Amino acid sequence: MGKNIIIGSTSGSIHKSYEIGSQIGNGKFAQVHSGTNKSTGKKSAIKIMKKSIVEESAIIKEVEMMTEINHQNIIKLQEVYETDNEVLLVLELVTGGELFDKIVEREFYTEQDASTLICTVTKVIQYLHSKDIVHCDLKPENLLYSDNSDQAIIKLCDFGLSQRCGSGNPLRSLVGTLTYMAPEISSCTGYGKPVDLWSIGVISYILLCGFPPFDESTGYILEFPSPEWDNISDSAKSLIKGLLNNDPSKRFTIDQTLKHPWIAGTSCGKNSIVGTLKTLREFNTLRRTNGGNTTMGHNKQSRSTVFELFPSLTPIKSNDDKENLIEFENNDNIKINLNNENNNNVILENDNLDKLTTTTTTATTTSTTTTTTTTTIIDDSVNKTKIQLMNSLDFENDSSSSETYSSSSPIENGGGNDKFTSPELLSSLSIDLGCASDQLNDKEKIIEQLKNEKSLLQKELLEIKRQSPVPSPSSSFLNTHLQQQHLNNSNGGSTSINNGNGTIERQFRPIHMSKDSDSGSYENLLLGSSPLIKAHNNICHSRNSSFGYNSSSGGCSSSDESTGGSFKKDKSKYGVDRICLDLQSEFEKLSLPKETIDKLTNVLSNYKQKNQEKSLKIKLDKQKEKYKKLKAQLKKDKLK
Ligand SMILES: Nc1ncnc2c1ncn2[C@@H]1O[C@H](COP(=O)(O)OP(=O)(O)OP(=O)(O)O)[C@@H](O)[C@H]1O
Repeated sequence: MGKNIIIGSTSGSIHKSYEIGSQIGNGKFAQVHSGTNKSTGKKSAIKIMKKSIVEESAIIKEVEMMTEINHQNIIKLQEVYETDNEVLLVLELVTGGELFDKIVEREFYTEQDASTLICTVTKVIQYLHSKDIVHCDLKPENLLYSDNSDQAIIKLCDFGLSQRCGSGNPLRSLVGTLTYMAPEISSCTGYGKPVDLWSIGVISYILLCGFPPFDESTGYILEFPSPEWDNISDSAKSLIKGLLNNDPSKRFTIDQTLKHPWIAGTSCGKNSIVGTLKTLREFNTLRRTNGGNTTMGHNKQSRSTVFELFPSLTPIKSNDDKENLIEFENNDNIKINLNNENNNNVILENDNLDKLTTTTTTATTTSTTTTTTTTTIIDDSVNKTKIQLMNSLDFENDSSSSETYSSSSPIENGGGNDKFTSPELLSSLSIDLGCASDQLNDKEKIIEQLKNEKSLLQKELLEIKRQSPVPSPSSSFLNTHLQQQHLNNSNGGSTSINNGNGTIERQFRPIHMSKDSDSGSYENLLLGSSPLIKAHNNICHSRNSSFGYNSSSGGCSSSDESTGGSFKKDKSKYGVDRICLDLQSEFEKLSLPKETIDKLTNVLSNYKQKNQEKSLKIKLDKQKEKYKKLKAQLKKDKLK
């Protein structure tokens, strides 16, 4: 057996000491079985983690933190076993089941019950924060009841994604579970203890109405829809508003939360809220049937897509084929890789940032689409970023927009894949970044072709400009739209994060993505929310009914028709602009040097210009066609 990764762990098979029983839990990173100590007969839970799946550093971190923790409301770590392939944590066994499972069994339920629970959870988090540990994955699945008695207490488990926040540096790993994940995690601008308070806010919200606060129709806009919230006290709402504040520096702190009258139990509504139980049951069933929520964390897979991070970018399929990558590198150490097989992947790599890789796989069943995303920060201290973007060249080619094509251009309207082939972007990238690579033979040919095509187009362009002047593409177009996005975005502007140990500047660039049920592609709604709630999340509420879940589309349906309608118009009008706008805003989030941003902006505007030129060519072709017809008509008339 090789060297143990966990200091003090027992080497070799656990079977000598423990009888392993049935599986009692299953997470994204581990399986949990019951176990009985052969010599003492004591029962435990055995959490089995495969070294091939979970990052070693993450396992070490989890064990270290659990060893340090001693709290009655937190599952205790008893022993660690290790083999070449696995690490097995022997944990205190709890048998009362998960929080929501237990609650939905109740016949009577009041705000007071929810308040007592939230108070306990907040105190546990207070304890962890006092040790500079951020749990980062606070959710009902990780809140287990000790046993089935009336005196059962709640216990927090799963420190697999927990992180230390004592260094003064903001945390950056994209970890957590989407429904409960604070916006600052998904915006990748750095976060800290406030993320746990956000999760407490989400859990409180669900406990009071039975469904989660945010979905793709709401973005991160908090609402208390009728009728579910009609009987809930103002005090509860004020707590939730404080916890679900998008701005972490303004979000309630642990102390503020514990002092809040609703938590203190002095202002809770006393009425029964059994109606909530019914909704909660539905939510709970959906949660289970959909395989829970997407958890992101320390998975070992190295290549992936981050469409959550880059909402305009559509995942077609997970692609582990590195051979098809064409790689570019410029002086700023930015690498842009375009996958030329599917034309759907762009990898951005920059030496100035943390290394980040993610994995997305999309599995489509007849009724639902489930997206699993795993993100790994290989090492926070390694100053490298590797971000694989799904490029946005794959916008849907639905009938609504193709109608508009006829009046302008398929390219401008975000037409099908073949219109947005990577070579076009490739050429503009290579031209602008002065890229070089061993694998460029094919690419050079394409560029050569494109250059020829470009000069032809330029000639045609001049001709058509003479015939009917068309406004030339404005270099400030992107900025104009960016500004417009900021104006439209109620959360826009910059603010600061207080991570408990220092303050860092952040920019809110919330972008909202939804799953288009017709085309099966993701749309960036620019509605003012984070990218991250979307795509994966088949559980949501609408404003009219308790659930807006649409099982046939595998997504959430918004009751607000006007939103979708107006977006459709925007989409057809600003296809390419929107793509560029989104990419631009994602680039900016990466905190790259200004010159690099400028270069990327340049790349984008070239890309846009190219599309506009193509669109002009199409117009020209149409005019020629018209002219031909007129000429033919004229000839006919003359003959008559
Ligand atoms: N000590 C325990 N006693 C009983 N059941 C447990 C215990 N620990 C975990 N479980 C069950 O196993 C499930 C998975 O465990 P855990 O959350 O630790 O795994 P994970 O892979 O890290 O999960 P996730 O996907 O949420 O990150 C829990 O949701 C719970 O139902």
